[in-house]
Amino acid sequence: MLELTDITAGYERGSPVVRDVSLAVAPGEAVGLLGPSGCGKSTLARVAALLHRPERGSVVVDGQAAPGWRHRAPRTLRTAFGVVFQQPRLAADPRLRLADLIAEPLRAAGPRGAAAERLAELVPRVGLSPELLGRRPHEVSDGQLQRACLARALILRPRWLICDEMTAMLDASTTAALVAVVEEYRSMTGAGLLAVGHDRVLLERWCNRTVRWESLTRDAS
Ligand SMILES: Nc1ncnc2c1ncn2[C@@H]1O[C@H](COP(=O)(O)OP(=O)(O)OP(=O)(O)O)[C@@H](O)[C@H]1O
Repeated sequence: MLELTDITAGYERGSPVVRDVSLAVAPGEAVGLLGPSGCGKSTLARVAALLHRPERGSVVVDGQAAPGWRHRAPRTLRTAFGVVFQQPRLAADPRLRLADLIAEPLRAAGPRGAAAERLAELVPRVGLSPELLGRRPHEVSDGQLQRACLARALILRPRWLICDEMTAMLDASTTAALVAVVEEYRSMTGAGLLAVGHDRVLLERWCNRTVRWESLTRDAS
């Protein structure tokens, strides 16, 4: 279970953008989080993935309360998450070739020597052709780079996927392809998903359950 309870978070102390929000995702469940631009969805998604420390509230991952965020989170908890962001160019080191970009989490956390094997498995699954692996981000399209970012998110076989507007910049066919990759991975592994977005039709098709931002605050209940 991924449980966020009474999360208050922001960027300036005392002026939070997320106030008292609670949300839970069960293992294997896909939850869509819908809300208007700027309401705080990405901030909450980053808190959930242990990338942003909230001012208040708790995140419990498979029964373990997160004792810290970012580098203060234990590696075993950090690597339970695969995260894909909206803008692949902001999320990718421009110096890395796609092969190294995808394998980046393995260098930091994974078993040595596993990179080649995992790459060979993931690259066709996300629909990248092998000749793209030697290119750098500026030499590929947004859709190709987002496919690489999705492969990077899956390479440590996370139990939880956080997709923050993963397809917002992509055309309909690339969107469908990336959603299919996530769903194939989830059906193979039982991973849970929090998919953030403002495309109601997409999220309702994709997810088991879609929640509206306004329904999450304590005041709403
Ligand atoms: N790094 C940051 N520093 C300061 N303020 C930020 C930062 N990131 C986001 N904000 C502010 O926090 C609020 C919530 O932003 P957030 O990105 O979480 O919203 P969102 O619901 O994901 O929006 P969108 O759908 O447009 O991506 C906004 O007012 C935004 O300007």
